[in-house]
Amino acid sequence: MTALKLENVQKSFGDIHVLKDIDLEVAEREFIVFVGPSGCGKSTLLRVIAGLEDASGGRVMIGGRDVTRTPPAKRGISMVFQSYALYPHLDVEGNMALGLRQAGEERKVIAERIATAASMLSLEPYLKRRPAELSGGQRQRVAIGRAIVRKPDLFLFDEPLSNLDAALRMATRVEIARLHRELGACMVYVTHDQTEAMTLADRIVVLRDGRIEQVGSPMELYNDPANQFVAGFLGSPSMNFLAAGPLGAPGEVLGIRPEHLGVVAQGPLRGRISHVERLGGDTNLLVTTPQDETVTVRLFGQHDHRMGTEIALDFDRARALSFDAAGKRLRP
Ligand SMILES: Nc1ncnc2c1ncn2[C@@H]1O[C@H](COP(=O)(O)OP(=O)(O)OP(=O)(O)O)[C@@H](O)[C@H]1O
Repeated sequence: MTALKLENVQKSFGDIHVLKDIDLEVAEREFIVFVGPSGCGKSTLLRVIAGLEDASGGRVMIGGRDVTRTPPAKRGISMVFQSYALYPHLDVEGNMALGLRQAGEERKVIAERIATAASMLSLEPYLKRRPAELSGGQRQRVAIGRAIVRKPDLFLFDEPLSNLDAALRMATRVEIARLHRELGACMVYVTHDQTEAMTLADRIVVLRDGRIEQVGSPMELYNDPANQFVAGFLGSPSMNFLAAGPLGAPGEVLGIRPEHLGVVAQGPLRGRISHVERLGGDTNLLVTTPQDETVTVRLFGQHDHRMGTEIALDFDRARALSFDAAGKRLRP
């Protein structure tokens, strides 16, 4: 069954048309991630699904039910925000219980659900603490716990990890992936962090300027992007885009991922190393060509390349992509 269906969804704020012709079907148990540059409409789309914003046109269906005009509390969703949105005067237990109490759920059921969620999220030692007495990571776990106890048909996450430091972000990311497996629920997740998108998503929806550019599994989008925008958006460091010159037809752009380039004695590309990033596990070289293009090369492991050195590069032709001048993918 379809957990979520968006049909021709539109959203305008006054004259500004923020979401344009959004069509999407999400299956039960699917983890869907919306990505795209700042201002592309990711959060607005999530808020339209939640009912926190009204769609200006189109339909929102959750679990086969048309909820386009249904208030948020009656949509069968739970939302987790970047800001946690916890009640400061309530302890952890109180924060998790509130929604259920308001819905008139029995005490025993509430206690059971809180115990289960607290165990899943290792929150048992903190149930009597208030949000101010918790770390950022613990607060976010409480916000996730509050979403879980409601047993929603659909979980919505709006950049839930953005306020956490890098190590905690990774730990919580792994935890969210585990919760998704254990709960078997449908999750829709907004992020601008492409690592989160790549590691969590069953399918990624790439948005640009209020429209869907491409929908696919992380590896489909990475290996077979429909256009230069998607190719450049996923991958870190980003794909190199070079004027194809002698390597292709006039006007064509060649897309080469940094890990598909290598340093050779003689090769089709030459340049001077303008910067070296030593990451321990990887070494990134920034190479400036005579045409003043910068090429990023990602080498596995540690290398003693020096800034200012002239080097030659070769690349895996089978994995290079071609685009026309408008950024459309050219397929052989
Ligand atoms: N209440 C509002 N009134 C007017 N314009 C709005 C409103 N909310 C959002 N917008 C505009 O809609 C566009 C999309 O905003 P949205 O927050 O959905 O983007 P986003 O992709 O989530 O960006 P970010 O990654 O920066 O959070 C932006 O141009 C924003 O200025």
